[in-house]
Amino acid sequence: MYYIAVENHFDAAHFLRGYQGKCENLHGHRYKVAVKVSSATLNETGLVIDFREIKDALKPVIDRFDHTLLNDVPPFDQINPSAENLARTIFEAIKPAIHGAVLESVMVWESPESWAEYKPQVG
Ligand SMILES: Nc1nc2c(c(=O)[nH]1)N=C([C@H](O)[C@H](O)COP(=O)(O)OP(=O)(O)OP(=O)(O)O)CN2
Ligand SMILES: [Zn+2]
Repeated sequence: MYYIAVENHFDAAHFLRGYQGKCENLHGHRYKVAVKVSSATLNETGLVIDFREIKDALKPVIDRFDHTLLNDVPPFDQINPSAENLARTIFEAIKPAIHGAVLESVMVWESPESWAEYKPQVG
């Protein structure tokens, strides 16, 4: 298998509803996002798919969240803007734009030490 990944980042504020502790208060992160794509074979150019295809899929999603209060931006007006929910939301948003390879997972870092990954269950 071949695996490729593209990273991007955005800055946003959030708070966790129902959280007992400091994260119930408004605060911000520089979120890092990584999108991982795989394929068993390479195309005629020797690529899984062009990094550009992943970058183009990810950019509009990042732009929707950049410099916002995430709690005001759907779906995070309804569900908590945790790293886990961000990873799943980004995965589902970019999936229709990834063709000819498998969208494996999306990872979201809230800080250099803390990250969540969403990968759909098989079966
Ligand atoms: N499983 C998760 N746990 C937590 C999340 C999350 O998205 N998924 N998010 C938070 C908060 O957003 C918080 O900003 C991060 O909390 P925490 O690591 O406790 O705080 P710091 O980054 O300031 O790290 P310190 O080690 O306290 O300096 C909480 N948990
Ligand atoms: Zn936080």
